[in-house]
Amino acid sequence: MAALRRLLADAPPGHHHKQGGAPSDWSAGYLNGWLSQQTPVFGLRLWVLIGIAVGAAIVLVLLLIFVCLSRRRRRRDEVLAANLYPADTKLLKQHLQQATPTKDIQEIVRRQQQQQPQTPPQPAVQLAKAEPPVTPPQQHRAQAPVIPTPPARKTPGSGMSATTSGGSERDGATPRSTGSAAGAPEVSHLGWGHWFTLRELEEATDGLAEENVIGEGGYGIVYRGTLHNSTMIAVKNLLNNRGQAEKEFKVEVEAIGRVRHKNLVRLLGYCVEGAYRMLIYEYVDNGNLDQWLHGDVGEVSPLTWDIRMNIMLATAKGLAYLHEGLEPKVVHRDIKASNILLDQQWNAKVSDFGLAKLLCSEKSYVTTRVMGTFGYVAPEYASTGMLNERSDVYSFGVLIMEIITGRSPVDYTRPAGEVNLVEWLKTMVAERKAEEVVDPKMAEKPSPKILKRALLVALRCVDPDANKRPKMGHVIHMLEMDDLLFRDDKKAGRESSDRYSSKEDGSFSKREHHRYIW
Ligand SMILES: Nc1ncnc2c1ncn2[C@@H]1O[C@H](COP(=O)(O)OP(=O)(O)OP(=O)(O)O)[C@@H](O)[C@H]1O
Repeated sequence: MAALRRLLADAPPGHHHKQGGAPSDWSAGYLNGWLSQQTPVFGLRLWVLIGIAVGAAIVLVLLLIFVCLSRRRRRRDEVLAANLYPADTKLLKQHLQQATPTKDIQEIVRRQQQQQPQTPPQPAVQLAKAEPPVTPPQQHRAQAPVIPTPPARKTPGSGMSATTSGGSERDGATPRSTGSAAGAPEVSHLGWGHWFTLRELEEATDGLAEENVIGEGGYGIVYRGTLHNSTMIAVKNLLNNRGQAEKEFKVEVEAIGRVRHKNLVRLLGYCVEGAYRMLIYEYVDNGNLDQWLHGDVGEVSPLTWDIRMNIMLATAKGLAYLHEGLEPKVVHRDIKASNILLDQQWNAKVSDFGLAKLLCSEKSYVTTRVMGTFGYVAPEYASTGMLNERSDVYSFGVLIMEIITGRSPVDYTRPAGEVNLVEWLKTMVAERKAEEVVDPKMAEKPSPKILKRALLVALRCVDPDANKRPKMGHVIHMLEMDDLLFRDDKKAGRESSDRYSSKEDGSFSKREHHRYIW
């Protein structure tokens, strides 16, 4: 700047008042000469210096704008989190304040944004009992995965197979072999299930074709497929496997694969090839509970009380098995309606168990899965991240409420006092309006007594004090009693006449109010 000032001072005084001739030519020539003169700054010409100064000023202004914008965005995210779920705020804040916010955290916020009224969940499918409601939910579709050319052959000892086409499910009893005679396919086996090759799965799903997409969740895209032996399968192509080591992946998958229960979706096998990590499940052919509760089913839901009770019981049994029938026990972490799959006979099976552990083995890895799903997460888990099977019981309580009412756990399209299902239901029960909470799409309502008992189970499950929540075994017992009552009622033919009689009005005793509502 000092050099500039000196140059300006050096300008000849007469140039402002040049008379006669062509003054503009003269000034242009003069300006040219003046700008072209050398400065003491590295011998640069004056116009170069001015250019650099202007450029630097522009960069500075842009930088300031960028800083302002990112501050505003961070602030907005925090406000959003606070509005959506106060209990999650602390956790979210920590994440948002990390120096390099990860994609997962952006995903959490994106998901929570999706819960807002501006983007109400679309009915996933047109439902008809005969036809599986399997159209992929459009709002969840992300980029289709790029299918890399399968590696021609695996390196010996890498544990990967490179079979020729047409391989079918293999017997899982034999130990894995990694070597093979020339020309023969390498075959790998595990004790519990099957190792599928990428080629097998591509054939089963027509090359992971778009029309075979059943749906998409936080873990990846799910495809319907048919094996050579006509077995229907569901193939979950895991996204973000985070470069999880092959061995670690297998150990975890094996653990999940050994779990067998009629109310848990069976894991048939997996595929590990190159960057691919896929899980192959039994195909459950009638969509998921979320679709049947919140999809477009018309005026009357096909889900009768009987069916709903069975779904509650089946889910409870699947969960009880994970919690109480296995050593070490498995905490599902993401019990919700879309993880309850249904078959044509309305048998319910819990899916996605164990996946949280499988995909979140790095401690620092925070996903929607660790967070659970908005609306279903137990308060203590949301606020401290501490997790045990009681958090599943809480989510199960929310699920029962959803099944009884047909309402989503969080629904921003509803009036203020009804947005949060748990809070609304507590209020309704406290105001002795329990019978008004039943899903209006249920043609035949349960009797007040039966309804009251089911609600009691739900309320006990969502007890803010985790230690007071019942164990799943106990929940089964309570639900079975309820189911028995319902069947007795039906037999006696009383259910239609005295459904909402004054004596059995679904109200709670004072003690129950105190215990479960407040
Ligand atoms: N074994 C299966 N048989 C039939 N359909 C399945 C099977 N597994 C998953 N699906 C369907 O695929 C869809 C996506 O499932 P996925 O479990 O990946 O996601 P989600 O449960 O919808 O969401 P999230 O990622 O939060 O768990 C669901 O709509 C589910 O109905």
